[in-house]
Amino acid sequence: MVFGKFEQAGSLWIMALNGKVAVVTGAAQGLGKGFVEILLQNGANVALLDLNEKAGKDLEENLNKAYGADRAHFYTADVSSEQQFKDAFQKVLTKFGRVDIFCNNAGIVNEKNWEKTVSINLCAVVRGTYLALEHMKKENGGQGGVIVNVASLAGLGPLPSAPIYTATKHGVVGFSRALSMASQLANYGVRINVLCPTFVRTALIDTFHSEELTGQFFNLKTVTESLLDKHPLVEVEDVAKGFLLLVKDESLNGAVLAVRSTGTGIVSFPTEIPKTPVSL
Ligand SMILES: NC(=O)C1=CN([C@@H]2O[C@H](COP(=O)(O)OP(=O)(O)OC[C@H]3O[C@@H](n4cnc5c(N)ncnc54)[C@H](O)[C@@H]3O)[C@@H](O)[C@H]2O)C=CC1
Ligand SMILES: CCCCCC(=O)CC\C=C/C=C/C=C/[C@@H](O)[C@@H](O)CCCC(=O)O
Repeated sequence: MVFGKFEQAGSLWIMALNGKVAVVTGAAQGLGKGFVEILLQNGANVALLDLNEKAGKDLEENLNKAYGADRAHFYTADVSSEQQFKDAFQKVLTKFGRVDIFCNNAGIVNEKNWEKTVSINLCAVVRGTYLALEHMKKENGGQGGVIVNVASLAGLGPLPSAPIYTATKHGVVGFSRALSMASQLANYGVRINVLCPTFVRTALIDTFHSEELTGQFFNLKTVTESLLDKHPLVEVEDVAKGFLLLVKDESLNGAVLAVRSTGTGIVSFPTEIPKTPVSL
């Protein structure tokens, strides 16, 4: 995995966000809240989806006080429920009339209830991506747009204390990269990019201290701690800047952006994976 130093290359194509409408899942706290704030700061209106109704409503009120009335609207939705996700998306379209930016951010760590983790971290990302694509793609009369799916560094390499989490994040990377190519080939007019943050200072980071959530891999806590030494924590704001780049830079489709304490860079995937020959 080559980790290219990513200079903020001046791109000719930068999307202006004024008047644009964004949807962020898992928006009530953590990274999702950071993405919502940077979108509002850059002129977009934002729909926040989360299953935490109290946190979402409180945040909606605070954001509209800070950025102007009616800029942010919260919708309660469990993204693992197809019906709730579809209903919320329909309410967003009814309220705003369009969606230009969609961020599938909601995610959990639960190695015990691994089906729940797959349902939220991968199935719901596919569901949200397809909901957005159906609305955005030009062959359906859409205006085009951009989808940012949130994976993790664990989408680029294994996190031994969380193999299911690792699998879901690898899935998000692979799905998004393949769909970005399909979108280009089919001329959907929709860019699909992936964000791969390292450890970020949010509530999720405490998961690996929880035996309830890491299950049989709780005994690998020290492995995660050593990975934390190698990959120091970053702040939500650092990741939000990378998110904004994936949204605004219209030259980026199929980009996988890694955000680490040592810097932010676009991952370059080898066209052929290096192999060690074996004799059969
Ligand atoms: N914190 C970290 O170190 C890293 C986090 N990520 C990813 O970033 C994303 C956000 O994580 P954080 O902000 O750190 O976590 P967080 O736990 O602080 O926030 C997650 C938000 O998603 C919501 N959520 C959870 N399940 C949901 C569901 N079924 N439907 C709707 N909303 C749901 C929660 O209510 C919460 O508001 C996740 O996909 C996570 O895997 C990626 C790399 C590192
Ligand atoms: C259990 C807590 C999960 C917290 C949420 C996360 O997503 C944290 C993941 C952050 C780091 C994962 C590190 C994985 C490291 C190795 O697999 C390494 O090979 C990754 C390679 C990617 C790179 O070039 O840095």
